[in-house]
Amino acid sequence: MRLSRYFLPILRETPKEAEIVSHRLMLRAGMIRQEAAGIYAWLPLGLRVLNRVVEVVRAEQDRSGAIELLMPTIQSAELWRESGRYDAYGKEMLRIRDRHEREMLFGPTNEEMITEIFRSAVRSYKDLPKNLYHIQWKFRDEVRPRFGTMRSREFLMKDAYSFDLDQAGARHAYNKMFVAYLRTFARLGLKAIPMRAETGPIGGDLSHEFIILAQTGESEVFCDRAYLDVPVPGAGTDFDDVAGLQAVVDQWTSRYAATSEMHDAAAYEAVPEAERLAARGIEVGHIFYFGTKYSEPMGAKVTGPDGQERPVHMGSYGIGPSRLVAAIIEAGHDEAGIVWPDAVAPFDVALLNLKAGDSGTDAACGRIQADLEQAGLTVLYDDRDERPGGKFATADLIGLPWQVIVGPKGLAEGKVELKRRATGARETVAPDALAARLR
Ligand SMILES: Nc1ncnc2c1ncn2[C@@H]1O[C@H](COS(=O)(=O)NC(=O)[C@@H](N)CS)[C@@H](O)[C@H]1O
Repeated sequence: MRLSRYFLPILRETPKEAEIVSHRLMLRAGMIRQEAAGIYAWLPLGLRVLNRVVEVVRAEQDRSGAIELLMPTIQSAELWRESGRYDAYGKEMLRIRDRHEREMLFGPTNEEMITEIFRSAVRSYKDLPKNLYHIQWKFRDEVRPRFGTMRSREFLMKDAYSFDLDQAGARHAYNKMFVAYLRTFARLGLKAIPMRAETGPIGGDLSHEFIILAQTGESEVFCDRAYLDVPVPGAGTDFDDVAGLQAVVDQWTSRYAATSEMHDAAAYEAVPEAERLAARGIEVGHIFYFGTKYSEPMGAKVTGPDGQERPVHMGSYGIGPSRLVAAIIEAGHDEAGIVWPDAVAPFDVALLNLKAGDSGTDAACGRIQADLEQAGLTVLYDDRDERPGGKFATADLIGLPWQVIVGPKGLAEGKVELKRRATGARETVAPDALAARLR
């Protein structure tokens, strides 16, 4: 992509309304633009990151055996009356009337709707277990949206819902999502710690939040420092191994870790002082087991092996991809701007032409862009008529993992400069050796 043809509205100044670094950098790097309180447009550079985060989330949901569908954003009120949550949900619910005066709503979550879809199709325990998920925009009329896409009113959520014959089955479904979450956040370059959590409006009696440690996190957390070194389950994890997954979950829940709402000071004191970690964190995922809370009132039941009908046991599992983009910046930035993990960077390479208009340099950049794209890399080619300092600043701000710096002097020696954004490490490379070096 040539920057001269792209749409990247970089801001020169730091917007005063942005209180945390990720909000400031997402605005300055031309990734998002606020259209209303807590409601954002995802501009091209930000959308590329959001889509790459979604791809990792989707891959790990699929690996665990979850099946993707897509439910609408607009839901009917009567569906929520069946579960009794319509009135209970409160002011966060955006309630709408359609042209026929029917009561509708912009979905804040989908437990009722997925239960309706399930009960319309499944009658027998032979069709269990199931985990159905979607990645869809939600609306929650937060009284005080802030911190950009970290706490917005319209936001993207992956929400998965599991259906099992009994609690034991539901526990395994919970464990599969628990392990899928550990893998997901690790692939996004984040260290997420599962913490016992409250169940709130979703309900149930078993819940974990996945928290990444960050100075600007809204959550206050307390945990055993040992969690920072526990290995994340590998790509070969057997998601059908009930005992194996339970062992992984036990390993990740055997030590102390809790958000302030669930904090047990006495238990925390029992952790050796040197091992205690009190920090602020960002909730990037939240999983719940809530049994028959929705299946009972909504009549989602199956005939068991004994021929008896019974309501299915359910759980729901959420991740916030639009919050994750901000959280990844909180976890990876420096004074020059964003530092993207390779897995979610909007482009792999920033190609900087230090003398745009010079035929030799232009030709060399054209060849380098073609070589790198041929090798499967994505390139943002800064071909603008702009001084080198401005190009370096833009490349550092938008945080692409690699910068390839091309100037007439270097070319005369058959070299270009390669800079690794995260470390600042520089090396000189022959242009035709770049693809092999970066692949
Ligand atoms: N206002 C918000 N802005 C951005 N992300 C949010 C917001 N509210 C929630 N999220 C993200 O969505 C995830 C799941 O939200 S939740 O309320 O905890 N869980 C649910 O809604 C359940 N239905 C899970 S399927 C959170 O962990 C967080 O990452």
